[in-house]
Amino acid sequence: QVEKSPVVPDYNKLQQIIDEAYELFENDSAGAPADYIPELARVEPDLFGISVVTVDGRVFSAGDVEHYFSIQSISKVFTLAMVMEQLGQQAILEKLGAEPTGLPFNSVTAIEQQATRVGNPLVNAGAIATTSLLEGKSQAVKWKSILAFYSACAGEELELLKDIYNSEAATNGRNQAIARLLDAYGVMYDDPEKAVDVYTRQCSVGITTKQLAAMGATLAAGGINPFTGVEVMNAENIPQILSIMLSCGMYDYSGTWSYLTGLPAKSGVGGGIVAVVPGKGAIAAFSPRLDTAGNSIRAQKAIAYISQQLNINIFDPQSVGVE
Ligand SMILES: NC(=O)CC[C@H](N)C(=O)O
Repeated sequence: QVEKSPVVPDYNKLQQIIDEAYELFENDSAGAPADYIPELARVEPDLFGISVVTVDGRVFSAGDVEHYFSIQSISKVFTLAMVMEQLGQQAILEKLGAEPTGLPFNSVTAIEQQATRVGNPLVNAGAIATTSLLEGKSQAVKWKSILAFYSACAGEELELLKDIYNSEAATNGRNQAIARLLDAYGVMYDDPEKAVDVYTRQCSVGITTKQLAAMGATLAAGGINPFTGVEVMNAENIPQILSIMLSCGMYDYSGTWSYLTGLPAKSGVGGGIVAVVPGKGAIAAFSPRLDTAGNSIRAQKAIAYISQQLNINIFDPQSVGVE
């Protein structure tokens, strides 16, 4: 049973810290939006939003929190949750692995080097393999179950951003090559083309920062969505999911991220990042300009600032209530 304590007891202070983070980084224009997916290069780069959702369903926000952006790689966490529920934790370790690659998210070199080939479920190879493992007799059935599960985690109906999907589907030769290479190594569990198509759809789901924070808060609350009260995933798998997020969720920057924040997080090239504070809530931020690893620069800075101000590093005994 997860104790439903808020992120901080003083909600005015929390809102103030979020506003400070927004103001501090509002004019930071470092980095550039992803351009290997043509539609992502067309997103308004100045958009910037921050939302916190607590496990008891309170919402705190600043900036462009109504804007729908593509979830991209953050989807990998939630498809992993589905497959872990279907196949169990041991199968995830054996078939997908839990080792950070130390290489870019779409690395082919990593496939050649890693014992499980796919490395972990949060890089492209591992995520496409994860999607290929998902139950469902057709692509349509798998996609429907993914959209329903993500929506249950957000507590609201989510939709595909069709322009993003079409743009990525027309340009994802690298992911198709990755899927075929995995197939050659015997670690692709569905037709590679179909698996990549379902994966591309899941990456193109549109979300707001509030919905993303709600998805994170569902992980923080033992699998119970803070708005609907629906138990959407098995609480027993959440420590394993968060552990993989901590070691692999920010690609080849995961070690530094963990050092700075002590929070499991996941980023996507759409510009979103969500960080989970177990038992308390989640912080989501969105800004399209990315660093060279593919992580949103302002989203990183905003979440790191908020986490440091709130003292919610999971490795700090005081942050978990030990005096
Ligand atoms: N890092 C990401 O967000 C990558 C997701 C993107 N859909 C891709 O496959 O390249």
